[in-house]
Amino acid sequence: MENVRFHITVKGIVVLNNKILLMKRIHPSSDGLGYWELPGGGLEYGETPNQALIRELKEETGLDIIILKPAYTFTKVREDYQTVGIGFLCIPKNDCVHLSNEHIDYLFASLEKAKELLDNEIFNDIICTVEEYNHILSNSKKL
Ligand SMILES: Nc1nc2c([nH]c(=O)n2[C@H]2C[C@H](O)[C@@H](COP(=O)(O)OP(=O)(O)OP(=O)(O)O)O2)c(=O)[nH]1
Repeated sequence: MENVRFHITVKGIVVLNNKILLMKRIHPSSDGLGYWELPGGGLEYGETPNQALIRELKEETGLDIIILKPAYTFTKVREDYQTVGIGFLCIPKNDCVHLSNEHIDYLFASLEKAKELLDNEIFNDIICTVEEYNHILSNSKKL
């Protein structure tokens, strides 16, 4: 496999008030994962994953974000290339979303709603991270 190509992509789990930012694609994913996805996109040459996430989130959602931590990885093997993805837990600095031409809608979704809208594969990737974050947040409010 000498000529195999890798596409590296970064995705943001943007959490605000116990809700997650979901974006509705203009066209469904070619892998059958449906319309709803997390914001993010591919690394440009020379970028770090964090820089790419900050840029992509600004381009796709208009939001400035604070990255809390890398949370999970995923991969997709295509015929002529392989996508490698990193999902990051983040918080937005504001809540005013501006759509780009890649999406037709967005939603800050509860976990219940996210389970309904996201493909199982993506939901299973994010659930532990979101629950852990919500747990830490509710405990810190009790202190
Ligand atoms: N398991 C998992 N898969 C994800 C997540 N986010 C996400 O986009 N995917 C899938 C959807 C796509 O099939 C693939 C990303 O593909 P890609 O970066 O090459 O580009 P794309 O979204 O334009 O792909 P495409 O579906 O339009 O072909 O990974 C995630 O958080 N977990």
